[in-house]
Amino acid sequence: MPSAISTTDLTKNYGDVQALDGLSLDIEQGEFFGLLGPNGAGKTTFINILVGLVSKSGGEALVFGNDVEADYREVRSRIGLAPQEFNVDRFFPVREVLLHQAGYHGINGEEARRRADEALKTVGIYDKRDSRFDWLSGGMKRRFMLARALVSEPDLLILDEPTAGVDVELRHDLWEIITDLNEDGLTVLLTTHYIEEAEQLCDEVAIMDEGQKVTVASPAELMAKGDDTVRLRLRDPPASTPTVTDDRVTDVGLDGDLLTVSAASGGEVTPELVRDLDRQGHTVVDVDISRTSLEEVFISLTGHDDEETANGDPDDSERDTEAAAPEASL
Ligand SMILES: Nc1ncnc2c1ncn2[C@@H]1O[C@H](COP(=O)(O)OP(=O)(O)OP(=O)(O)O)[C@@H](O)[C@H]1O
Repeated sequence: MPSAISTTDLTKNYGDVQALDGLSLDIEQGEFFGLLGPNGAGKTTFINILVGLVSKSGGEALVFGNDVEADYREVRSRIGLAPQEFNVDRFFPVREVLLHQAGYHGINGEEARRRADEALKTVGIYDKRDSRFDWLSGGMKRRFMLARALVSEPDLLILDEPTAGVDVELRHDLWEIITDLNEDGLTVLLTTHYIEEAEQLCDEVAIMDEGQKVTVASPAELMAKGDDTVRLRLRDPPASTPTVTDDRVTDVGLDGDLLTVSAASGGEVTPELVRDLDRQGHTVVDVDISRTSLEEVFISLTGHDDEETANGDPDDSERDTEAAAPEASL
C-alpha cells in the first residue's frame, strides 16, 4: 500500500527565499498527521505543492503513489483541501457552491446533490444551505470550508489551519468532526499553530522550521524528550543547594526553601529525591511535579518562543480578518 504522502528532498525557492529546503516526509494512509511550525516554516508551500497550486523547485512528491505534477489530475481528485483563506464564491448559496465544487471534480446531477447535502450535514450547517457565504457567521464559514473539502469524498483531507481565529467551542466541535472522519478511514494532514490542537488530534507530528523537518514523532514521544519540573518545598531553607546525584536530573536550583529540579520522568525521580534529601537532613514538606508540555519541547526544538507560535493564541487578524472577528463564534 503506497503512503498517502511521500516526499523526498522536496525544495521550493521563491526567488531568494528558500521556502522548502530538502523536506522528506512519509505519511501513512489512515494517519492523522500534523505539521507544526512557526510562521514562514513552509507549511502552506508544502500543501500547495501537493495540490498543484505551486510547482516544486526540486525533489519528489507523491500522493498515493502518484507524482503531484505528472499525475496531477489523479492526485487532485483524491485530495480535499480546506485552505486558510476564504477563497469562496460569495454570491451563490453555499449549497450551490458545493455543487460547483462537485462539478469541478466531475460529479454532477443527483450524485452531486447527495454529496453536497451530506457534506453540509456532516459539518452541521445543512439548515444554512440557501444562505450566501457572506451571510454566514465566521464559525459557519470555517464549517463550510470543511464541507467544501469533503464534497469530492476525498481519500486525503488537507486542512491548513482549520481553526485559526475561532473560539474554543467551535474549535472543539471541528476537532470532533475531523476526528470522526479520520476514524472512518480518511487520512488527514493538518497544519496548525495551536500546539494543543496537534497534541489532541495527531497520531504523528512533524515539526518544521525554515523549510526543513526538525523532527517527526508522536505527541507523547515529543513530550518524553522534555524534562519535567519538580518543585520541593523544604521545611528549613538550606544554607546551600543540596547535592543531587541522580543521573536523570539535569538541573537543580534553590530559592529560599524551594528546591526546583529538572528531570526526565519527574514522577519516577521524585521518591528517590525525597529520600536523598532526607538523608542530607532536609525535610520535604510539599512536592509539585509539572509535566513538560509539547509547547516547551517545540520551543526547545525550534528556538522559537514567540507568543504567536507557542501559546496557542496566534494573531491571525492579518491573514484572516473574518475568522478573527467577534462574530467568529457560532
Ligand atoms: N508566493 C510567494 N512569493 C514569495 N515568497 C513566498 C511566497 N509564498 C510564501 N513565501 C515565503 O516562503 C516562506 C514559507 O512560507 P509559507 O507560507 O509556506 O510558510 P507557513 O509555514 O505556511 O507560514 P504560516 O504559518 O505563516 O502560514 C516564507 O518566508 C514566505 O514569506
